[in-house]
Amino acid sequence: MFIELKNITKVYSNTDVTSRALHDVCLKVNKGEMIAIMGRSGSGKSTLLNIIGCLDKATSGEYILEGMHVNHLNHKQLAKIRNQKIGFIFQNYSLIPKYTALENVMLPLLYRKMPYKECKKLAVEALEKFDLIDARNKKPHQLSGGQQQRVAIARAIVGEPEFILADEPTGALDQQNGQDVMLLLKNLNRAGKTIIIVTHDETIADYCEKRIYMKDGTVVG
Ligand SMILES: Nc1ncnc2c1ncn2[C@@H]1O[C@H](COP(=O)(O)OP(=O)(O)OP(=O)(O)O)[C@@H](O)[C@H]1O
Repeated sequence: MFIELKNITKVYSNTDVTSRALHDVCLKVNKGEMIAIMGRSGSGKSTLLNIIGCLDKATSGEYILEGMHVNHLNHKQLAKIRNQKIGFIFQNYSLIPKYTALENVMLPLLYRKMPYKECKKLAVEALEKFDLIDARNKKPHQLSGGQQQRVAIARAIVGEPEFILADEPTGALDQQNGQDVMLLLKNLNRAGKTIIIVTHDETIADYCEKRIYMKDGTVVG
């Protein structure tokens, strides 16, 4: 098993309110799968994705990633997993505004302390793959939404992660650009990448072979 969640519960405790975002969630993901996590607003999709992505920790339950017990890892170890094993794609692209497309794509590699020249070579190759080479020296605000999301995908895959997590990756795009992004993700999946996508859109989920429905913090189907 590649990813296994056992009875994951997540409680957010603020000063005055406590809210249970996930309750006893169990999930298994095999290598090479492409999965959609679906459900209404507030059902816990992003919370679940954040836990799978090692961006947040569960309050209780077990998360096992390739045999590793993630709950027992410290911040430094989690950061290493995020950098080396996971590619993230967000609805709002999350590119760094002051950096060019090329610099944005180089970042995960620079963070690994890879030599600059090597980072640049790999980033250029990733941009070429997504037809973005002419955009390499532009900053995010000089690019269309579709181009920005393709830069974000290039950044997500440049370090050859083992899986990709996408939170509403087409949420800010028009239909055509949304389809283009989904085809890119589908092709990455066909090439062997495991992909987990949060979406409330059935047409996006149609690209996935498996769907998980969430309601009030639990998996209902
Ligand atoms: N940081 C937080 N502090 C307190 N409560 C939170 C926090 N983040 C999420 N929640 C609560 O947890 C529940 C699940 O939220 P989550 O964002 O995971 O849902 P979602 O299904 O991703 O929703 P959406 O589709 O609107 O993004 C909601 O009730 C939300 O209000």
